Amino acid sequence: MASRGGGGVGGNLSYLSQQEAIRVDEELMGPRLGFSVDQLMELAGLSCACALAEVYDKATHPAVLVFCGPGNNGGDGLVAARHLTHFGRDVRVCYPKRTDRELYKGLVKQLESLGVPFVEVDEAIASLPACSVVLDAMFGFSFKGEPRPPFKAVIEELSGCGKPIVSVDIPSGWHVDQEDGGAEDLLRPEMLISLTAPKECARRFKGKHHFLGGRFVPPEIRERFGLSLPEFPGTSQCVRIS
Ligand SMILES: NC(=O)C1=CN([C@@H]2O[C@H](COP(=O)(O)OP(=O)(O)OC[C@H]3O[C@@H](n4cnc5c(N)ncnc54)[C@H](OP(=O)(O)O)[C@@H]3O)[C@@H](O)[C@H]2O)[C@@H](O)CC1
Ligand SMILES: [K+]
Repeated sequence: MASRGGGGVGGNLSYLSQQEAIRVDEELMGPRLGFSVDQLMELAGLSCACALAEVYDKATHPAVLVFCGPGNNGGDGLVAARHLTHFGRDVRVCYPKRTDRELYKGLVKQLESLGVPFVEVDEAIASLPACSVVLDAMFGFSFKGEPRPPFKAVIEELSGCGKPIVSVDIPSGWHVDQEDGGAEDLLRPEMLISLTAPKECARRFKGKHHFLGGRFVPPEIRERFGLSLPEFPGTSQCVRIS
């Protein structure tokens, strides 16, 4: 059962531990509910693109630099990069640790066919002054330990870059279950988009914008995990938490 307290929804918002987040993921993609990872990633990435676009206007924030990690958080970033391109943003992607899975190869091909540039870490860091907003899709709820290269250097650079950072699901480098601040919190995103439900570490998020995305959680999962979450308005893919 997810823990509650603080945040929106009348101060009764639910937070998932790392183990609970993994269990929710398994349930969604298990035989009872039948989702595929492609489906969930598409909806998660779309919700991140929508939330970013809602907060950071195209006129003032035209250039988006997306950092993608090796797992599904990175996959969400690749999907979001495609939707942001369709929304008219000037997108660049830094994806230094690629996987060989067909899903990821397809996501890369889709971006390449749209003319989205893929840049190495050095080039991405050098291009930070010219970008308007950074999308952090490096690590999500499976992150453990301390960030390893090349992401360690990226997180260090981003921490002092002065650009607004939008984190997908977890601010990269933060330990998922740690409620109170730790020395590892190098990244201070201005915006966090929690997917499915906020994770425990989101209790210490102090940025300006906290959104919920991933509009795919069926009532069965909400009930099983005791999730208290804000309702998505109308047809929106995201909802503001705070
Ligand atoms: N149901 C949902 O809510 C949905 C969730 N979705 C998304 O999936 C995300 C979870 O994805 P995930 O499980 O693939 O893990 P994620 O966090 O991306 O990273 C794992 C990778 O990072 C690596 N790695 C780990 N620690 C490291 C370190 N210290 N330093 C360096 N590397 C490190 C690790 O490598 P390994 O340690 O195994 O070698 C592995 O390659 C979730 O947060 C959400 O964004 C949606 O797509 C769909 C629906
Ligand atoms: K992230």
